[in-house]
Amino acid sequence: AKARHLKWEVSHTEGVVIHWHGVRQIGTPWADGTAAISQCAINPEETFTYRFVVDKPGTYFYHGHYGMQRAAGLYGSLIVDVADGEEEPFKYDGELNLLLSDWYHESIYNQMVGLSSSPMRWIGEPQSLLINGRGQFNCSLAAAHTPGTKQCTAGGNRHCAPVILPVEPNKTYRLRIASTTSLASLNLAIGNHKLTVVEADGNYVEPFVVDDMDIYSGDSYSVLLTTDQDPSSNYWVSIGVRGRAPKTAPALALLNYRPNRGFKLPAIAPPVTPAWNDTAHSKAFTTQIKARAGTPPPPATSDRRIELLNTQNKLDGHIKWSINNVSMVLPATPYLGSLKLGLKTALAAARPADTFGRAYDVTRPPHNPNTTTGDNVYVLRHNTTVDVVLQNANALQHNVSEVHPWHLHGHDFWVLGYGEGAYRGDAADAARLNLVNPPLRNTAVIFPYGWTALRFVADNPGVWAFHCHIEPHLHMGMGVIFAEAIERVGKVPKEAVSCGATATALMNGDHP
Ligand SMILES: O=C1O[C@H]([C@@H](O)CO)C(O)=C1O
Repeated sequence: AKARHLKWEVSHTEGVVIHWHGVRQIGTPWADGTAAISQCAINPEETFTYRFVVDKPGTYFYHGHYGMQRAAGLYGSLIVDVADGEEEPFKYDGELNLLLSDWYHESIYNQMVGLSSSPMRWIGEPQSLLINGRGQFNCSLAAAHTPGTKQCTAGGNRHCAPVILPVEPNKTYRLRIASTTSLASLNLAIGNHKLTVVEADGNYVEPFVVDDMDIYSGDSYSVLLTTDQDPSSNYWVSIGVRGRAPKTAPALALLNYRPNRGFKLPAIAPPVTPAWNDTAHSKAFTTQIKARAGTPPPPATSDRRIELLNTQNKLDGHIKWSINNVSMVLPATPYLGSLKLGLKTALAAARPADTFGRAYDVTRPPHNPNTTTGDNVYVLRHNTTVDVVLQNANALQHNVSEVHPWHLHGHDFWVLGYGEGAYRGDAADAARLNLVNPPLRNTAVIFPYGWTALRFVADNPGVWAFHCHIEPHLHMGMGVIFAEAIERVGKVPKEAVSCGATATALMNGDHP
């Protein structure tokens, strides 16, 4: 009862916005749902209507993009079906939907205070992983296979009850899988079953078969699964933590071969997630993803290359994440309105750098850990082709380099390639790029101490966030903004600009 009362209080003092993750918002940048970037927060008793075209079928999700509201549970699946008369390039008999997340017992308000404190108090690892909002805590559904754990009562206890995925034997199912975790990188496997990957982030990929797959926060996939195993048994679906030393037990769901009972516990043990630091396993999966034949290839050359060095740094004793040594802070007045109106207060005098010094040693903690803050706004010209190289590096602690999944708003990008160590931009690096069939995606990971190269065409006027999808890392400044062809943005709905300096402008008759 207390918790419910708290939520009620909060709802009267806090704004909200919803981001439609993976929907490009072509021509509707004000509907992208990013507070301080694309629109004013929707305050209590205000209404904002998100009206946009779902331009492409696929597996997406939606979530809050105000403070850390996503991590508080503000998310859901968003599935766009093919248009009438069109067909998917693969066949299946049924569809199952899995939205993966992680769960903390500490409220996001406490988490945010801790992250912004000096010394910084890190959020730690999640208490549970969730599949469609359900997970286990302090007990295991497969205790028989997990020494030292007590058995959750599968059917009786609501909090422990696994998701049941009903299937008929000898059919093919499309599993739609997306991850909206606050922190955890995940690996998913289904006992005895192979998975054929066919879609990533709303784009078809060349089908390939795996036993397990990595899923980073912000990723979405479709996989095909054929129910060709012993039909007298059910099977475990398991997700476990990758990339960070796990302190969170795997979450389990049940693949229920009908007509077995839904809660009939599988005879075989749940699949075991690869070792958290088996990066080679992750790279083997990720680099197998190629665009399906017929996907438009990238332009052969680019007009601009933006190199973004990812580092953990310090600011007056606070720990931050910085891009080219500048930690992003968001403005009081959202950019879309302030830039469209050309408000002098919208941007600082200096634009962020397109490169970091080649002398930077990515294998060691920053030589000078002191960082500054800034707007990190890159101004892009209409229809130019932009390359982004995301460079990973050592964090503050020796021998630590973390995984970061970067998500771009307003676009898909081609993932041209991955490399180890420092990007040099030389012939050897160029040789690592795939210009033939790179996958189109909206989220791409940087591996520890490595780099990832992306290409996109700036063909969607608007102001778009590009950031690490780990919620606390974004909060700590790990992002940049692309302000793209602002002069071509159409008339912004009043509700999106009725705050801050653009509200003052509106009252004076100046509508962005
Ligand atoms: O941003 C982070 O901070 C902690 C740690 O580096 C400092 O406590 C951690 O694991 C992060 O990912």
